[in-house]
Amino acid sequence: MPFLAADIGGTHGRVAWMRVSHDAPRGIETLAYRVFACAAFPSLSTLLKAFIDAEVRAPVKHCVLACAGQIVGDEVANDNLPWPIQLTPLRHALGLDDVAVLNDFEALAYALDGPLADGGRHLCGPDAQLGGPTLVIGPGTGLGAAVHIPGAAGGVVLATEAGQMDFAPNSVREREVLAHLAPDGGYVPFEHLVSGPGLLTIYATLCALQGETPKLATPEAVTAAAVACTDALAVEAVEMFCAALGSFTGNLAMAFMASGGVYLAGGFLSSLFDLLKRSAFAVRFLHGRSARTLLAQVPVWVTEHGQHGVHGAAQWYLRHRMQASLRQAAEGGVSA
Ligand SMILES: Nc1ncnc2c1ncn2[C@@H]1O[C@H](COP(=O)(O)OP(=O)(O)OP(=O)(O)O)[C@@H](O)[C@H]1O
Repeated sequence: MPFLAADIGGTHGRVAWMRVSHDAPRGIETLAYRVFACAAFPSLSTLLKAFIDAEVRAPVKHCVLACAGQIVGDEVANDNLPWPIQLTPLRHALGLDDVAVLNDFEALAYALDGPLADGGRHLCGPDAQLGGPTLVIGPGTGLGAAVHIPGAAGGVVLATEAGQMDFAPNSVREREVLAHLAPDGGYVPFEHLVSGPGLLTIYATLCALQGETPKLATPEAVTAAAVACTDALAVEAVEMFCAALGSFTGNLAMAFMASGGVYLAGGFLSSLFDLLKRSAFAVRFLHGRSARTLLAQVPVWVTEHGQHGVHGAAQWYLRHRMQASLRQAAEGGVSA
């Protein structure tokens, strides 16, 4: 039975047409795949319809969505998404029999025993896969994280909203940035600094602290200027971003005792790999923690986000919904 799998972030919608195939690796074959800019569409249904018209050209009955944010009943709650997502209207608009939704990093964690783990570049710690809980973390439009806990029948995946945890500064300069962002001591989540928009926020704040007018207007421009070493504050912003990502990753690795390792799978981290490797990431991953000995055994890799979200969503769908849908279809009914 073919089905649509989509990974919907704040910036990109990655969509695939897939089918169950016993000959394909992990039992699922990708028939078509495209990446869309979410902002170019007035709704999720129009984005998916554009894919169906271009690649499927036939009625689609089954769909799984991996979405950034929390799933509350029929809706996905996420301020980073360009439009609200409601499942029942989406099902009606596309004429679907079944639409299922899971968190986007939960989906990435379902790709862990496949291509996500295969393509990783080693960042720090031992370069060997150990057993135990494994984390997937990624700065993109937001800051996503999920954990895979091994066990019977493929183990368990937990979605998290860890990107919303309070940012804690680790240096005088970071304290200054935090004080600038929340002069009254209010809430600043990690996501406000450790994400694409967060990198721009760090840069703009460093400019403000320096009394300079920002010359760079996008996160991509900050990264490019840091890589080319053409702007000292862009270099400092990327260094602070990498250090804060190290703290965030170390916090989560400690909380989940992530002896299975960490995959950093953000949309743009690959372009920062060399800077990340030279940065304070590894120091801050271990910094001052009582669990240093455990954390020193935790491998960290950087991997592409790419198609892994749709692959993981497809694995989840196969495991949690497909068998039931196939049974119901055989009995002449449809699932919710
Ligand atoms: N080279 C880069 N340097 C810094 N930021 C970048 C770079 N390329 C893209 N970005 C930023 O990353 C964000 C998009 O990330 P990504 O491609 O992971 O999208 P997404 O999957 O839609 O995100 P999310 O799943 O977090 O909602 C945008 O804010 C974009 O400006």
